[in-house]
Amino acid sequence: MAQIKDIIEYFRPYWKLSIFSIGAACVYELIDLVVPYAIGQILNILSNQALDKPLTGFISKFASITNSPVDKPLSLGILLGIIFLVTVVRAPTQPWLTVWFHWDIALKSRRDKTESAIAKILTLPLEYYDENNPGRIAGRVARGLANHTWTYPEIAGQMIPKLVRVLGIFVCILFIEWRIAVLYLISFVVILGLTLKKLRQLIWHEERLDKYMEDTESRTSEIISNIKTVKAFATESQELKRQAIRLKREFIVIDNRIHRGYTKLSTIQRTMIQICVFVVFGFTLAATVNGRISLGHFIMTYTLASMAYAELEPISNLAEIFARRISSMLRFHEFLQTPSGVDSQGLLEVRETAQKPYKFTGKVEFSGLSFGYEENRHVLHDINLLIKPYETVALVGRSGSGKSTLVKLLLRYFEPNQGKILIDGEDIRNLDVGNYRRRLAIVHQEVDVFNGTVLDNLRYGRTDATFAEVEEASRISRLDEVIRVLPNGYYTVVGERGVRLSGGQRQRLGIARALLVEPDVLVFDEATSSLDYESERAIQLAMRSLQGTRTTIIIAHRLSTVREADKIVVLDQGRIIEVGSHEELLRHGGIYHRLHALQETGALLS
Ligand SMILES: Nc1ncnc2c1ncn2[C@@H]1O[C@H](COP(=O)(O)OP(=O)(O)OP(=O)(O)O)[C@@H](O)[C@H]1O
Repeated sequence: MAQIKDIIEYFRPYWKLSIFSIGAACVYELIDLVVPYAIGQILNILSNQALDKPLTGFISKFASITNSPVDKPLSLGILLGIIFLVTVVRAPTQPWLTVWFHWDIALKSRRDKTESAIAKILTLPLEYYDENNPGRIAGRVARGLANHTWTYPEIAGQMIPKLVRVLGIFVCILFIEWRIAVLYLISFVVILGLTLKKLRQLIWHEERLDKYMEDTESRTSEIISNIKTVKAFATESQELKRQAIRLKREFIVIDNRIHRGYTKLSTIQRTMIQICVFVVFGFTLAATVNGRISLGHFIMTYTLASMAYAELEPISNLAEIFARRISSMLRFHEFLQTPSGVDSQGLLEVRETAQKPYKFTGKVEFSGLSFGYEENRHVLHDINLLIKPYETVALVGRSGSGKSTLVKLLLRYFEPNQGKILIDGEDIRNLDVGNYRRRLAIVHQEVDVFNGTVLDNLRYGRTDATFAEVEEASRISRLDEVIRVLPNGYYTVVGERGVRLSGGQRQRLGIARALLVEPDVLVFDEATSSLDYESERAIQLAMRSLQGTRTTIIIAHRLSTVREADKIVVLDQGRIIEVGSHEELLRHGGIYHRLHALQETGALLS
């Protein structure tokens, strides 16, 4: 659970700079108080009343140093000089010693924490992405970062210095008339206490609103990514209606609870402030009439008190803004505190500094392996399988039989509950995960294409691959046929803002990309989507030319691919039920035989 201290920690790397700039801002706020003091003293001079002792001492000292008489013009000149110093001279220095640093710290922290958020996104376990869609994650991160960035200058640059100024005013008034000071203090405590109490309630509503907003964003993001399905089912009006209900729910909280709450708070504050200003005025006037304080002190006390009460509204406004932002900031920290995946250690190390690359023959052994995504619900049971180096092994079985899960475990996205996976006789848990994964390559059903050229996409796993290597990989995967017809060949921009590649073309790109990293184990998750005959044939030919060059595991959905595999492993309900070559399994007359017969009649395998 994230706490306020996490928000403070966010800016911790710059604490020295922070103390300096907050200190400077406080000094400027206090210096400001000299003006009403000086004006009060000028009034005393003009009305022939006595000046304050410390000021009289200062004027005499100044007169003796400069050899001038202590008279009205000198005193007025000195006071004018003081006013000049604290107003005109300070003006050009203040922005550089305060505002500059407040924003500098906020922006530097934003840069650092954006990097932390990206690192977190890269190391979160896969299941996190099953539960949270990109819209929800992106919304949470963006709001969290923006709110931290705005909050720092407001709190460090305004709220804290303003509170110090209010305290400074209290001390000044205390020196003049303690009764007024006590009155002033009580009213401040009451108004601020009331504000904080009300804000606590409002924070609760803000938290609710934040969750509602995430839900709406999450659904919007789903609509965008599933737009084809939305259109195909013509559910636009249904989606709009659902989102409208969510927006209405948000609006009720923001308008009826939050907005109304802040307006009520502001009404109470303003009324109380004006009452306080009036009462202080009355008290100060009474003290002046009774001769307890001079005319200069009357003006000074009233001006200072008005200045202080004038600060109350901005202070509570800042507290209000902070309250509005706090829940999204805390949610950002909760995101950063989400435990990274079991496989995350060392993943972010720069390749150059990582250990020496591994090299395997490609012998893979699953030994007594059991696994479940949830406790007590195993989806793989006691898997024992040996894959020899350079062997091509096909995993077949009905949908949900555990084929993909077995591969996820091989890639160490998850840890088995029982048993182990060995590569060249070494338990994969003992290996550096990044280094290990670099020796494996997987071609997913849906090949991800990044915005960039075909060449950039091909070199994604190995940026230093030579052009000749790229061409060779493209030849094997039959991608070269695709590239020949693209407008700029390898330099054609594909992805988000480029040419759209078809499913089959993407698969070929995926195979070439995987081949370029020269993996010791290649995993191919065959596309279930119906590829056109030509693409399917091209991919099959590519697979055939790879046979015997490296260990290859194919999650097969079509038995045509499986036929040529050295070994076919049939999974059913998380158990291996048959292993053998195509002919052996057909002769065996088991489930594979049945699946084969089904496919021969045109039925789908999975
Ligand atoms: N992230 C997950 N969380 C919980 N259960 C999951 C998760 N992924 C898969 N499963 C479950 O694990 C079982 C095996 O799924 P798996 O994806 O490995 O099957 P598969 O044989 O690859 O299926 P398909 O051929 O349809 O891709 C299924 O019951 C599935 O519901």
